[in-house]
Amino acid sequence: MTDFFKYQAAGNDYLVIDPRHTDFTVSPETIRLVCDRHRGIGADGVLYGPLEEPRAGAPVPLALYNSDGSDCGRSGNGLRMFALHLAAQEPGGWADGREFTLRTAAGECPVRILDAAAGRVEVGMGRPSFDAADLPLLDEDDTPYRGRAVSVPLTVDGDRLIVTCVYNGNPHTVVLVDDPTPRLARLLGPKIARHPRFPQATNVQFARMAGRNVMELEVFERGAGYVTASGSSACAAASAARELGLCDGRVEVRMPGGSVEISVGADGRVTMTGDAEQVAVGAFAPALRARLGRLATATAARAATAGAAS
Ligand SMILES: N[C@@H](CCC[C@H](N)C(=O)O)C(=O)O
Repeated sequence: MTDFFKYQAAGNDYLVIDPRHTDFTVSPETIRLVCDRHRGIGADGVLYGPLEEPRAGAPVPLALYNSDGSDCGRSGNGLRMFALHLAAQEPGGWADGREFTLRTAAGECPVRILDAAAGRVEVGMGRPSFDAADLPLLDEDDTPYRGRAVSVPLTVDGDRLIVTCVYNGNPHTVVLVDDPTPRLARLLGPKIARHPRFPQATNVQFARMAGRNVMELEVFERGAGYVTASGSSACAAASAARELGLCDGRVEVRMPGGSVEISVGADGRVTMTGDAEQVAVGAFAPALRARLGRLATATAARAATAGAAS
């Protein structure tokens, strides 16, 4: 039995768990355990799918989870990994130029495998929204913030920051800073991510334009913490920079783990291009499988009790 396929993109790592190969049961507890870097396999999240047997021309559904077990609407890096996984599963192996559509809880994303050997994939990430209601973002008096959340003041620990919020399948909050560092992201990231003005939390990006079309980026993700790269974060930060007139339509986004190319069309539609690679294929050892089984049984019992009570 192959229980998992592990992929990474610029150091952002995901487990692909393909129900066609394993009897793994999804629950917040089992996701947390497999993502645990000490007790499990270790990853920033899980890509679970395909949820239906892929059919020619039909979008391929998958579910995404963060390492803390929460749902993740969309992952830019994860979609590139999942596209490579599907291509590698095809009889005959990888297929350059192959185009198909992935469907997540946040909608459909067209993907194109540009260079299978290099793991280079292009993903259509759609048109983001700057509407505060989509994040959602609250005003200082706890009522819904009205309108576009572009260059909004946000007070964190007594300091007034200016942030731009972007929803592209996930909520993102972009802060322009002079010096984005991992230290800053680890320190300020969690305070913004769980700020009371973001009732559903937010991913946080610290960005600096290093040139007209080059951005340096540090990311703190809700649900996964500090990461060395994030695809949807790179898209959100590039969209914010475009909106603020700080770049043209194509931006190289450099993160500590690696770079992605983002293009923002005249209509705001975003396309991301970057690499990903498979790093491991494996099976759960008996002890881990047994713990996962116990967690799955506890989840099923809880669901049955809740069902009986309702
Ligand atoms: N790593 C991802 C983004 C993950 C999304 C996030 N943690 C959320 O729940 O919003 C990427 O590469 O895009």
